[in-house]
Amino acid sequence: MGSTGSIGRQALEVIEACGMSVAALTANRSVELLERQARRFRPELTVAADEKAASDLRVRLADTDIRVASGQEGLLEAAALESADTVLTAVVGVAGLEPTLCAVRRGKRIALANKETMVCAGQLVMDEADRCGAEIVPVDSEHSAIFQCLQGSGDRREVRRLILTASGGPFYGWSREQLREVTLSQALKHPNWAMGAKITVDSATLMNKGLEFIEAMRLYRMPPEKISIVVHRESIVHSLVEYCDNAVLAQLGAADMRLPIQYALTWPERTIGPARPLDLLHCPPLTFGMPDCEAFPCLAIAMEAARTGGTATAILNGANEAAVGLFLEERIGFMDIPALVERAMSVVPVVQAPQLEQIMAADRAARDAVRSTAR
Ligand SMILES: NC(=O)C1=CN([C@@H]2O[C@H](COP(=O)(O)OP(=O)(O)OC[C@H]3O[C@@H](n4cnc5c(N)ncnc54)[C@H](OP(=O)(O)O)[C@@H]3O)[C@@H](O)[C@H]2O)C=CC1
Ligand SMILES: CC(=O)[C@@H](O)[C@H](O)COP(=O)(O)O
Ligand SMILES: [Mn+2]
Repeated sequence: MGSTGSIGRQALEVIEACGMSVAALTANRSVELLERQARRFRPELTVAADEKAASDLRVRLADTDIRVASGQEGLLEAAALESADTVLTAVVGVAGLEPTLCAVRRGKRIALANKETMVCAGQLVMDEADRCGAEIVPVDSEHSAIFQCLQGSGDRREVRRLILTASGGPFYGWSREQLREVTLSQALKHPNWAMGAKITVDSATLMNKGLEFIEAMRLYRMPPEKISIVVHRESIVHSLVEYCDNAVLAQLGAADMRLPIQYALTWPERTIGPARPLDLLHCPPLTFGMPDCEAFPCLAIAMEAARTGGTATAILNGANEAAVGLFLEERIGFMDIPALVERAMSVVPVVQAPQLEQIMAADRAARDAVRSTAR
């Protein structure tokens, strides 16, 4: 799901290289690429969430036997498809939540890239996964690294701490004053990774690390005090696990998402695939430092939402999606993102132990709060 995006396109490279087959492909509006992917991978179903795009796709694929569906209904149909054993969720944003939950309820393996799902509804998704026997295998590079470092450890009490690495983004070392002048094109230049626009901006504000902090809490059922963040500019050590005997295990690799994507699809096995190898003799020195929460307030705001729990993390995420959307349209400045998120957090009430409807309501209220403040 999200086959036309950065993760989706790389997933199809992995799928082709590993000789796997595709049951369904979904996108929002990118019908030209979706048509090309459908002709190459021959899924039984393609979905364009956007209705007009789906009408166009129906015409484009009229000479094939590939079914075309649309809207939220189509996404849910793809997520539940009988012939699929695994659903790779690479839709961006909270739009991925309901399809992910639907696949979880069908007991599928979820190769989870869509971190916003875990941020908004991680508790609910994990509980449903336990109930329905669904495996959730992370694709996000840090969480995949932790997942790999946890292999062979059956008892979570052995783990003292998860250590998430952060690149620091394009503005590492900048002051708040300098950050006020950041332009969209500067924010879209990640130092190490080529990714979709939304996550690239999140990396620049450090909100990405805040979302990943919450994602790690939910995926590994860890309290916030057992998760640390270190800045690692080189993005070679993808994250680490510290055990109670002081052993620290890390996963290293090139900055290439095809490896975590592949591992989520093949786990517990490893196979030869298209990811670039890591050449230790040509690596830069590996450095580690502290994140600057004063200059990058998004990280502290996200960690506060993590500690509050309930719908606080859905409010955080909804406000951030709305604010990043406005920044991408060049309607607000870079430092308006944390300000708008913080304001939404202060005006939208938090509900504890929420159901899906309450999570979605919190998401809508947070977006409204951002739009009405930014107007
Ligand atoms: N890119 C990366 O390296 C990494 C990404 N992630 C996470 O993976 C997810 C995907 O990121 P990325 O691939 O960068 O994002 P992109 O923006 O590149 O791709 C997003 C995909 O989702 C589809 N989409 C967008 N909106 C909707 C919607 N409302 N309904 C259905 N489909 C929709 C897009 O379709 P269309 O093309 O038609 O717009 C596209 O296929 C995010 O949650 C991100 O945080 C995590 C780690 C690394
Ligand atoms: C590739 C990946 O997983 C991204 O989430 C990446 O980690 C972004 O890097 P930073 O947020 O550390 O800049
Ligand atoms: Mn990541």
